[in-house]
Amino acid sequence: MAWAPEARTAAPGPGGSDLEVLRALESGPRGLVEAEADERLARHGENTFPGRRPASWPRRFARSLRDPFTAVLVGLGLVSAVLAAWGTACVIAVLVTVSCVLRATGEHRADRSAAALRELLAATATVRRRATDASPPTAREVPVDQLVPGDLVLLAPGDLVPADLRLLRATGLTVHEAALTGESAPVRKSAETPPGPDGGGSGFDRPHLCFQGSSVVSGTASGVVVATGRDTVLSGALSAEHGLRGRGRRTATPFDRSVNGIAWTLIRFMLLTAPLVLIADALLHGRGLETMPFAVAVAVGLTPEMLPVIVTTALARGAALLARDGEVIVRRLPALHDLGAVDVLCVDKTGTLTEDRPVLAVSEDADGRPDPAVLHWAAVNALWTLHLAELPAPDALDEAVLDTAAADFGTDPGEEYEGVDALPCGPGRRLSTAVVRRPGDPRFALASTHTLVVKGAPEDVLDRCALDAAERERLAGRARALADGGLRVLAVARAERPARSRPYAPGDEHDLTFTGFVGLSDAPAPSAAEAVERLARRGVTVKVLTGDHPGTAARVCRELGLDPGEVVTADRIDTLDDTALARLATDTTVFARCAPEHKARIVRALREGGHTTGFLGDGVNDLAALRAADVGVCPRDGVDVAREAADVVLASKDLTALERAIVTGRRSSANIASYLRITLSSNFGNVIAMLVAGLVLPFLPMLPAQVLVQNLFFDAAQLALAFDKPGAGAGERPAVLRPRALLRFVTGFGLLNAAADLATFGVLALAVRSLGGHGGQEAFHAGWFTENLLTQGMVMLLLRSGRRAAEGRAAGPVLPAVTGLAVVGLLLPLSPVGAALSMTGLPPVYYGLLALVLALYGAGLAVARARADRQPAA
Ligand SMILES: Nc1ncnc2c1ncn2[C@@H]1O[C@H](COP(=O)(O)OP(=O)(O)OP(=O)(O)O)[C@@H](O)[C@H]1O
Repeated sequence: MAWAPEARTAAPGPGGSDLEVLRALESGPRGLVEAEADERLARHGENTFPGRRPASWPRRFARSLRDPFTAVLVGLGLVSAVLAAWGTACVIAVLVTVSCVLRATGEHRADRSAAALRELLAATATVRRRATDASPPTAREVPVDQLVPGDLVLLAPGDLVPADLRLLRATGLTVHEAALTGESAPVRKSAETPPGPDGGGSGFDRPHLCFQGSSVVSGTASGVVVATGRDTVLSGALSAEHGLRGRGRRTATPFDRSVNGIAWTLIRFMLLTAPLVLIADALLHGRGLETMPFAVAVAVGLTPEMLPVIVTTALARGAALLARDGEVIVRRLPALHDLGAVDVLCVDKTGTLTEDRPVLAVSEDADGRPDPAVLHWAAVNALWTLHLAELPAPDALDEAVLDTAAADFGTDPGEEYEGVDALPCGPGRRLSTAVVRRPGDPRFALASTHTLVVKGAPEDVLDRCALDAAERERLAGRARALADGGLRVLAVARAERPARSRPYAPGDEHDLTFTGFVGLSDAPAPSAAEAVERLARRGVTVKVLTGDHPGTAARVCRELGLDPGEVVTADRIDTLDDTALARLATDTTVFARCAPEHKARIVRALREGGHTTGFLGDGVNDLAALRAADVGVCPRDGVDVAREAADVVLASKDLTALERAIVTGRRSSANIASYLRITLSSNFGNVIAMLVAGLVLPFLPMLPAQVLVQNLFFDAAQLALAFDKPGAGAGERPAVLRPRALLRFVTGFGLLNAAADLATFGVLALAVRSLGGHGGQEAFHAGWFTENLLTQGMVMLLLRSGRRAAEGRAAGPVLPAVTGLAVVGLLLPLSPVGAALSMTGLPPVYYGLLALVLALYGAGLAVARARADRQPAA
């Protein structure tokens, strides 16, 4: 269905003057009164983001039915029903229901805790409101869901646009609308209403409207809310099934590649099993479709149908453990698995490796002499960019400059000027310019002059200074020397220009006069050195991707015990194609002077080079890399868009917390791997044994209902694996599930299992001969049922990644589960349920023989496991 955004943006019409718009919304330039806002909230409802509404139970249930394993089970159930094999159909129905209920409740629980965690991360918006009619307006943070039409909202870089807004004022505002339009380049917005009844266009291209779901790339603005909640353009887009464009994340995540990859291989294998059984039986025994229920049961027996449940439970449990102490919040469950697989972690420098509390250390002129005037001009720049660009808060560098200047000069330097214009720093822009004039100064009055005060990265500022090549090189050398000493270096320059009313643009930053350098020291974060070392021990290589000077970055790395090697700067990256960059990225530890696109390219190159790559960053300039990484990590106080793009949110930018999260991810993955190894080895062995027995015996080795009932008990017991305590080794290496290694493991152990099963046949065949007739078959079935559940219990104990007896710890929930399984295996065939399933007990002597088979099997398993442990893990 064609859908036009202009149809949604409710009153007032997008055209009209600011006052008309505000009046139509019964608001004003001083903002709403709190009581009025409350009343509007009751009338319009909460401003919830459309994607956030929780799924209903029927939907959740339907979603779990869509899972491929469940779909296959349902298909097999239908085949059984068509063939009137009601017993098989009923047991499959029970299996499907149990797995759907477990899955839906697991997901419900996971969603509920994710929602609780989101509360912790609840996005806020800055609004201008008044306590009463008479009070002055104040800017304050309110939760985004409390916004109402008529609210005045202030926007700054990194903000998510919280509702649909009509801009009232904008300075250098560009927004990213990819989520709505798929357009990846930022779009310029302005407060001026273009002429025309519809506000100068239709759809998203009207420059004075900003839509919920877009994000601020640069600049600042204020605007009035024209639509919230279900009335926003984004809601309209979703309800018209227009979908969100450009939201699609990375292609295949490590989770998709490993767990889902294995699942699909198994499904194909399973779908082959049933026809194979049918063909073999038809050829050898001349049986026809009557073997179908047995073939179906064998295929079901092979299915690791609990995989989705185990995966959700193991990951949700890991995420809950991390959230318990409020340190780490996992926003997308599979990201916990991916975190465990990370072998390269890219981090920015500032605030991750350093404290981001810079302190002014140097203020010197062009000749390297201490000169307070340089600090003075740096402070003028900081003060007026802050005021004129209406930045919500100064960045840490500006704050340090302002604080030191205020302390040294006694007053706030810069207040003696009037601000004219400002061009702040932004993603990819490493300098800022404030244009000021001195009021009342006869020299500057009418003939007036504007002073451009520029400060920023030395390379960028020196490029814009009127200097000869030798002098520029000399000054760049001095900046390098300061940076090599570990300082963050800013160059300061000025220019006098005739006054003008036209706004200033980056093109005006030329022919500047060099003023001097300021250098700031930023101490390494206290826990960073230890965290880097611990990550290295756990097989995670840390790489630094920074916007800062190569010298500063190298020095910080050395202080943390991280060998920086040869630092690569962004201009070199620009000369490389993707293949060459992938090679270089693997061998490089520090990339400096990176703009956002460089950070993203490096991350992509590392992924293409076969690394599972995490990225930790908190700013607008980290956004592209957060999206490009396998796992994006952001601290809680990062900008809205970075938090929204991240898969994992940290309470603070603390690498040690991330290291703990990685270990938790590996433990969850270890439990998933345990399940796969155990269930597949056991199922594979059983299927081989059943096929052989089916071909040799004149009767079915197990009735379909018996196969399915024992499957049900095995499944239930295996749930314990999701709660297992993995062994100490589980957190040591990146946890990657390699399908080939898994297949090798499963084949080996499956054959061992089949051997035990066949030995059991031998024993049972003796029993059948001694008992004879129908009773013999029933005893055979009972014997095999018992042996199967007991071997499955043994496999669970001996093949799990969990702590084993040798590690001297309690086995967690697995031991009770295995005990339960053994009790069912021994007692069920002797009970009335056993009789209903056509089973009778064996003479005691055969139990003795079975015990012998089991003991031999257990010994074989233990030896094979010890050998497998010496090889690379599956
Ligand atoms: N307030 C500022 N005024 C002038 N120049 C600045 C300011 N903030 C940053 N810069 C310049 O831009 C460069 C890049 O800054 P950016 O924020 O991209 O990275 P960073 O903070 O240095 O490092 P990281 O990427 O590790 O967080 C800085 O090294 C500095 O030279």
